[in-house]
Amino acid sequence: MRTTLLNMTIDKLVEMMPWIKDYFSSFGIEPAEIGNLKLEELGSTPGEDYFTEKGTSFHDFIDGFFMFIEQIKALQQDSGFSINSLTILPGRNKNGEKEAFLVELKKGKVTAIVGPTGSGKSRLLGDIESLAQEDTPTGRRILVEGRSPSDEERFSTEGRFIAQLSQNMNFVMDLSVEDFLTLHAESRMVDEINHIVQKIYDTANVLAGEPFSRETPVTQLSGGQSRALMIADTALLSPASVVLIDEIENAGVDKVKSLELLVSNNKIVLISTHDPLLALSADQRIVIKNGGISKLLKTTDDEKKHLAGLEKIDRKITLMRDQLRTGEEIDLSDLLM
Ligand SMILES: Nc1ncnc2c1ncn2[C@@H]1O[C@H](COP(=O)(O)OP(=O)(O)OP(=O)(O)O)[C@@H](O)[C@H]1O
Repeated sequence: MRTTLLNMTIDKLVEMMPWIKDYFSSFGIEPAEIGNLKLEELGSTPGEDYFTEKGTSFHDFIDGFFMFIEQIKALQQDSGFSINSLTILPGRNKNGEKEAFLVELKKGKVTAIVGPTGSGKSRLLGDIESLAQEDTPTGRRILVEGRSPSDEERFSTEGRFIAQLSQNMNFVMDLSVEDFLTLHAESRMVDEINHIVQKIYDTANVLAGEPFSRETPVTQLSGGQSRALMIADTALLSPASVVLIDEIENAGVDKVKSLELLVSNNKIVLISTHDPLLALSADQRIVIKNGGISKLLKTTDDEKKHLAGLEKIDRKITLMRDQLRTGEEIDLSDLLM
C-alpha cells in the first residue's frame, strides 16, 4: 500500500482521504497548490531544505504521513460502537401493570412493533432511542449486549449507535443533495467519497417514487424523497448498528426495498407499523396494548409463505394509488374479488 500511495498525486490522495489535508497543513503545505505532484515528488518540491527548515526531514514527513493514516483508520473503526444485541426489560403498561415479556433484539433481525393508534409504539421506540433506565413513563430498562449502558453510550452525541428515522424529516441546512451527502461522508472520514455519495444518491432514487437530481436543495425534497435519502444514507454510511423507523408505509418510499437494504447491512432494525406486508417481513413482532408489550410473536412459516401474495396485492394497491394521483382511470381488471 505504501508504494501505491507514494505514486499517487496529492489531488487523488485528498479525494480518497479528505482528512489528510490536516496533515499537510500542519507542515504549512497547501495541498491544492501541489495537487498535480505525486507524494514521492515532495522530496524535490518543496524539497529537502523545506522540511529541514520545519525541523524534520522528507523521510520523517513520509513516515508521519503513514502513521497519521493508520491512526485515523483506527479511529474510524472505533467510532460508532457495533452492537450485537439489545434487551428490553419489562416495564409497566398505562395501568401500571407489569409487562410479561423480556424482548431480545439481535443483529441482522427486524422486529415490527404493532398495536392500535395511541397504544405506545412510538413510546417503545423512544425508550430504545434513549436507552431508558426506568426514567420514562413505561419504567422500561434497555440493556446493551446484556449490560447496563454507560452514561457515555446514553448521552454522548458522538458515535451514537442508534439512528432514528422519524415520520417527519426536517432538514435545517440549505444544501444540495450532493453537498449534504459529501459533508456527511467527510465527517464520517470514509475513503472514496465520490463513490459513496454516488451510491447513496442512486439508492435513494431507487427507493423514492419520484426521482430527484444531485443539485436539488434538500429543503425542496418531497417527504418521500427526503426519507428515501435518509434511509439510503443510514444504511450505507451511518455507523449506527440500531435503526428505529417510525411508520415507513406512508412515506412514499419503496418500503420492502428499504427494509431489505437496512437488514442487508447487518443492523438491528425496529419498525413501528400498521402495514401487514412490513409486519410479516419482520422476523418477529411486538404487540403493544395499552402502553405495554402484550405479546411477542415470531413470524410463522405459514405467514412467510403468504408474503409473495401479499406483496402482489400491495403492488396492485400502489399502482392504483399512482393512477389516482396522476388522474388516470383506475385499472381494476386484475383485482381479486
Ligand atoms: N406504558 C406507558 N405508561 C404511560 N404512558 C404511556 C405508556 N406507553 C405510552 N404512553 C403514552 O401514551 C401516548 C401515546 O403513545 P404513542 O405515541 O407511543 O402511541 P403510538 O402507538 O405510537 O400511536 P400512533 O400509532 O398514533 O403513532 C404517549 O403520550 C406515550 O408517552
